[in-house]
Amino acid sequence: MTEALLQVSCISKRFGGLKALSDVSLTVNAGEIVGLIGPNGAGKTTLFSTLVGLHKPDSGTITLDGRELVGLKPHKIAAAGMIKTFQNVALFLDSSVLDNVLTGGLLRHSVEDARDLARRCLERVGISAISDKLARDLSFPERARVEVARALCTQPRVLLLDEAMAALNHVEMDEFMRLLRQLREEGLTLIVVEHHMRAIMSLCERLVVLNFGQLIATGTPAQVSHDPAVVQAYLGRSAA
Ligand SMILES: Nc1ncnc2c1ncn2[C@@H]1O[C@H](COP(=O)(O)OP(=O)(O)OP(=O)(O)O)[C@@H](O)[C@H]1O
Repeated sequence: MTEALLQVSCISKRFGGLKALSDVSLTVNAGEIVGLIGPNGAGKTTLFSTLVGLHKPDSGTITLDGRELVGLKPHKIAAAGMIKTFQNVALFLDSSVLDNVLTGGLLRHSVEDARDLARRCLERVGISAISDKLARDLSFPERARVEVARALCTQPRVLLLDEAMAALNHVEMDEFMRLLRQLREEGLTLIVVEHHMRAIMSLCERLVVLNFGQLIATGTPAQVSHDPAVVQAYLGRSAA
């Protein structure tokens, strides 16, 4: 039996005259991996940023396990259990991997406890061996894992991944997706924005599609890929 963990109801967000999100509603169940897709400018990053409190919606509600999140600052939303990784991985380049990851733990813990937690998170994502390496010396796959480890260090229930696989080749992507499935097995709920369709189709059991700020389809990857509105949204943009 699945359980609704995240409930987004009628979220709208304007930037001046541009309606970046129009009445977007969606439900994410505990333990799901949901893919959020849509053409460039569809509103995916805006929705993620709104979910974690970086933007305040003009209207609508967002509840996590029944708790209203709209109006809370990002660190409060992180403490409530939802965190996002960033599109352009933003690490402290002159700090070690361990120090980067432990910053996530400072939300709830002392430095010492955050360091212990960070070590466990590094182990969880399979990069304990590079804990002393400087962030500036990391490969792209290592960076992607460090970013996930740092997010895990906030002890989230819902992890939002914004194009975490953008710089990875196919083999690296497959390894990274194995990690995401493993995290889901461990109880994490994931929402993934990704432009690599092959990855998103194999990783996610459900997709949500945005176009011009509106939710135009939701369903299994097979359902969504045959949805005329989705086909039109992608073909229309590429034709343009
Ligand atoms: N801070 C902002 N100020 C003004 N307009 C913005 C701002 N952020 C996003 N937009 C606009 O809102 C719309 C949605 O942008 P958003 O970045 O959310 O789309 P996206 O689906 O994530 O696109 P991409 O796939 O290219 O990353 C776009 O038209 C964008 O130009």
